[in-house]
Amino acid sequence: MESGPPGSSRPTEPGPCLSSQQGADQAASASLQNAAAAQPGRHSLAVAAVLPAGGCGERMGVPTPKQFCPILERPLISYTLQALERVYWIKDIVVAVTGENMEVMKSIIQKYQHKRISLVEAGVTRHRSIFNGLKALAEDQLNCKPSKPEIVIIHDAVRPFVEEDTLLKVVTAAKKHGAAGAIRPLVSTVISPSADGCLDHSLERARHRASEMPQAFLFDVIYEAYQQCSDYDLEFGTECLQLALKYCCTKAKLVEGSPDLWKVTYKRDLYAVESIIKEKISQEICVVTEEDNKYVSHLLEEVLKSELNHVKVASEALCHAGRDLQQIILDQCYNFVCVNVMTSDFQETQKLLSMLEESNLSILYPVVVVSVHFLDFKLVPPSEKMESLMLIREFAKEVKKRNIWLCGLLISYPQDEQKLQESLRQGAIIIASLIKERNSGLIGQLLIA
Ligand SMILES: Nc1ccn([C@@H]2O[C@H](COP(=O)(O)OP(=O)(O)OP(=O)(O)O)[C@@H](O)[C@H]2O)c(=O)n1
Ligand SMILES: O=C(CO)[C@H](O)[C@H](O)COP(=O)(O)O
Repeated sequence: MESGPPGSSRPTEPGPCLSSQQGADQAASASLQNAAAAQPGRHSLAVAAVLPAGGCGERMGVPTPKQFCPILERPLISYTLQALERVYWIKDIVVAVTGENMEVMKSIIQKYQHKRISLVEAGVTRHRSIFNGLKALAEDQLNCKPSKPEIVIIHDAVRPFVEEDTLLKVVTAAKKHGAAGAIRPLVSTVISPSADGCLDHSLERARHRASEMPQAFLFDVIYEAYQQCSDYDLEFGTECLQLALKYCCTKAKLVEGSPDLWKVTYKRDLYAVESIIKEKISQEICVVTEEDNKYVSHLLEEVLKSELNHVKVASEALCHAGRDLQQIILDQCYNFVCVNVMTSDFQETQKLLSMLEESNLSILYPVVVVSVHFLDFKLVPPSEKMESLMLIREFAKEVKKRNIWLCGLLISYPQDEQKLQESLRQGAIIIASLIKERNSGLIGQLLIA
């Protein structure tokens, strides 16, 4: 078994489980640990996860296996790993990948600083890949992690939005029943065709469910089932819960899962994943400025609030070497607007960029920074300031290497109150679309409101 590199410094609680979710997740984890601790002689439940990631994604119809397809420039599998590794009570995560993709996988683990990951070689079918992962856990080699757990979670590498709450539910149910899996209501009715391509019979939709992932098992149950099962099962089977039933007489408990658990299968699913992630990281904007510019910054903040319903807009001063700003960065705000008034230089924006670069915020998601410059276009035509403003391209190129996406925005700052409101609104619309769309083609561009 090959081990991924040890993790180093990175955001403590990586998203998309953002702040609001963290409290709920911690409470859920605490209840699992309490449940485990309540048992005589036990202090915590040993839980590991196996992630089959050895498929070629035929139905996706692109040359790259879907688990390695980029979403906001990061491979899909990294989001799934992130979702599992933020659950502190999952001690080991075993990923099954093909020999061909082993190096790719290692570089993903290193680049995104994933932790507690071990790699095994995938098999030619999903069941064989899972079995390889289980064997690695069963080996229980002395002084060598991972070790045999009491409970094992099985989760597809291409289901990135699994929440701790669901993992907790399947693990708790598996502890009690031996096996458990997430289910969803069927979207379409399942019918059975006959050999001539005509309808043979149709199943009553309300009586059936779609089997999703994650699933969890007492390790000994599922390992025994895989050891007992036939080559036919390993070749053509698609349901782990069925193996536990057939070979260990273990009836799985079925747990209602969330709609986000679907398996990324077709190309359109990648677009859906991208939209969900973009929405999750666009929920907060921090407006930063010098103390002297607080008035203008406040005006922009108010307009942004009315343009972007449901988005939290906070404002922070840059000059106090930003203790509060540091906190906002730690709390994983991925969107910053730096307000500059009557200046075309980037001193303040550079201060902000340095703070962001020093943090590890942008490892997992692109951080959008909009350098806003309020200029009175009558007093100072933008063309006069173009030379200094064009420096944005150089700065943007530099910070793009750290996954910080910088754009410039000129907002007209007329004396007339009504005209000012109009240009603020135009500016807010542009900022909103830069943040929501996260279009990498606009990096280093100078926009005018
Ligand atoms: N030999 C295989 C086949 C599949 N999988 C994994 O099992 C999960 C679910 O399978 P599926 O959606 O069928 O993935 P693919 O086999 O890649 O897709 P397709 O069936 O369209 O080829 C995926 O994470 C996939 O990488 C695996 O580990 N080993
Ligand atoms: O949802 C599942 C229930 O176990 C599996 O992910 C699914 O059945 C795997 O099958 P395939 O790899 O052929 O799509």
